[in-house]
Amino acid sequence: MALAVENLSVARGGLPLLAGVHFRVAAGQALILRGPNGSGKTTLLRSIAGLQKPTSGRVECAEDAIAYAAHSDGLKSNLTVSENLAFWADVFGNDDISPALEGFDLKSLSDRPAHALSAGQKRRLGLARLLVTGRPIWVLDEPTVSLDQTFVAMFADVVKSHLAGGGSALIATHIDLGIEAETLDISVFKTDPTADLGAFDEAFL
Ligand SMILES: Nc1ncnc2c1ncn2[C@@H]1O[C@H](COP(=O)(O)OP(=O)(O)OP(=O)(O)O)[C@@H](O)[C@H]1O
Repeated sequence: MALAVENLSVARGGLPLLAGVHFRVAAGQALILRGPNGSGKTTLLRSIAGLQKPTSGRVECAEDAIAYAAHSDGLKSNLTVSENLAFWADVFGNDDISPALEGFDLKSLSDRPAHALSAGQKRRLGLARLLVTGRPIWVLDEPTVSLDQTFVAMFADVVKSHLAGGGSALIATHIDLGIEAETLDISVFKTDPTADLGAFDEAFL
């Protein structure tokens, strides 16, 4: 099993959001996360990626196995497309950026500074970084925002090829990516907003 999430509870801004979250993602498989706006998908993904501490529970996977792509592209605006990819490749101990340039059709833009890219092009560059990480578990938060239909399909092909190579993916998305994958609606783990009332300190009244 590539990724196992067990009895995970997460909170944001001090408010409990989700409790008892559990699922498994095997090598070669993807899991699509759904849930209404504000339900906690980003918070859950950040906790799984190790960017914030869960309130309780466990995330099990190999060390340094996760590559996380957040809402924001996190690009270095004064570096070109190639330089951005080379920078990240170096961080992850790789030196070949060609698959990333090809996978997201960035070759013709390779010498353009990131600040001079359109929103969709920035997104493609942000996602292309996944291919230089060499990491097997992709945790992706709304990866297709700003992408047109052609590039949504291109992104789906990149994910399919990652899965075919034994990788895994956990993807929060509101759209149908056309990837063969199970879907999990995280609303089932929503914390009961009344659950903490029993612990309320009556001395405050
Ligand atoms: N920095 C923050 N501080 C406090 N609360 C936050 C913060 N960021 C988000 N929240 C709140 O946490 C809750 C969960 O937000 P989260 O971004 O995890 O939801 P989401 O399911 O990813 O939403 P969306 O589909 O809109 O992207 C929301 O009620 C949101 O308002």
